[in-house]
Amino acid sequence: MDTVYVRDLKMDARIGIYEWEKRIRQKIRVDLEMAWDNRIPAASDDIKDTLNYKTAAKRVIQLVENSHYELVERLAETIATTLMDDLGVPWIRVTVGKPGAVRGSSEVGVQIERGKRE
Ligand SMILES: Nc1nc2c(c(=O)[nH]1)N=C([C@H](O)[C@@H](O)CO)CN2
Repeated sequence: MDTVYVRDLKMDARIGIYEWEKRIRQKIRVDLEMAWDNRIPAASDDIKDTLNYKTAAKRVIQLVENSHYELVERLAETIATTLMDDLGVPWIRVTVGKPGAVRGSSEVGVQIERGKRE
């Protein structure tokens, strides 16, 4: 299976386990890798046959803008479930990173894979 990807999607999120984190927005970074058969849109040259990476990115931005998450795990899971359900993605790898959350590290976070990559 081919992939469609979104790299380094940067947003300001309300995320974290501490009280002070619930009152502010912090930088997060999201990478998406999504399985898709790209031979079909390649043959038709039609956006309707694609997994539209702009649609996927906008959906992630909506999920981040509208909620508070305690854990990066919860946000990553929500992104995976939503994109699989809404866009018919059969397999997804989601990375959610919090740059600057841990002193001395450039970024901390999680990476998950859900679904089947045929
Ligand atoms: N595995 C995780 N560890 C931690 C998380 C998390 O979401 N997943 N969150 C925090 C705090 O919110 C931290 O980012 C504040 O500096 C700590 N560990």
